[in-house]
Amino acid sequence: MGMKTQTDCQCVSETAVSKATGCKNIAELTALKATVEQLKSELEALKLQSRKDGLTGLYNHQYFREALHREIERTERAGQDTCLIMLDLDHFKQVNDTYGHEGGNHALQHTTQVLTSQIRPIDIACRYGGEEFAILLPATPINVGKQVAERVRKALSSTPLHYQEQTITLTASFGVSVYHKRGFNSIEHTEAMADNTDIETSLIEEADQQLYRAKAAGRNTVCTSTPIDTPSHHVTSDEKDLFSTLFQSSET
Ligand SMILES: Nc1nc2c(ncn2[C@@H]2O[C@H](COP(=O)(O)OP(=O)(O)OP(=O)(O)O)[C@@H](O)[C@H]2O)c(=O)[nH]1
Repeated sequence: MGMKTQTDCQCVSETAVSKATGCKNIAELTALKATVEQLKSELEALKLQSRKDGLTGLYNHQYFREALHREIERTERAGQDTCLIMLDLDHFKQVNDTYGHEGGNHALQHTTQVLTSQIRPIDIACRYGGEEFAILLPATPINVGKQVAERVRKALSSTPLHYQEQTITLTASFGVSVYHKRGFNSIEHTEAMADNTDIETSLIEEADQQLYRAKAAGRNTVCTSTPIDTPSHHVTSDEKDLFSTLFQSSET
């Protein structure tokens, strides 16, 4: 038996492919390939759509939880803090009551535009639910997270929405929390990262608590937490209160 030529090999592989796919010739095979590519890109589009909120185009709550899980893992791996900003529009019910549900929806879209104009491409902005938004800031210490929240707060309050010949001024209250590398040993790390739901929940709860403090302090305000306790430094509740007061920024 002589050596196989390139044409021989092509024929063999074409035969094998046609057996596997049922295609009779190259043209059919090419058409099948195009269909597969089309289906693949439709699947990708559907996947993306399933992660997005229909009204604002931001990532949805489900994607937010996935991203939070990933960013906590990244902090444990790379050692850089992850900040979480939660923000909630102030007196949004009044916006709906005054301008109708449609007006309220425009306000949510307007907030999205302002918010996304103030953050980096690597930051992850999500609609957490209703009129509450969450922004994940990878590789960001708490002081920078606070600055970003302040920037968004100022931009929102100084960029009114023009809707049906009316001018609507929107404000929001902000809570910021931070995840700091805890430095688990390898067994703890495997266990904690396999299911870090408790860590995620405490980070969200902390940002939410700060958000409620901001509401209680008069709204249109940013409140930040101190870094969540690390094994090397346990922050007492008195220290926490003191820091929280210092970090609280009021309306300017
Ligand atoms: N238009 C519109 N309204 C929504 C949507 N989701 C939630 N809401 C409304 O958001 C309003 C939230 O009202 P509340 O929870 O009382 O809060 P608030 O009026 O913003 O008051 P504070 O948060 O205390 O400042 C409710 O009237 C909801 O119906 C939405 O997708 N579109």
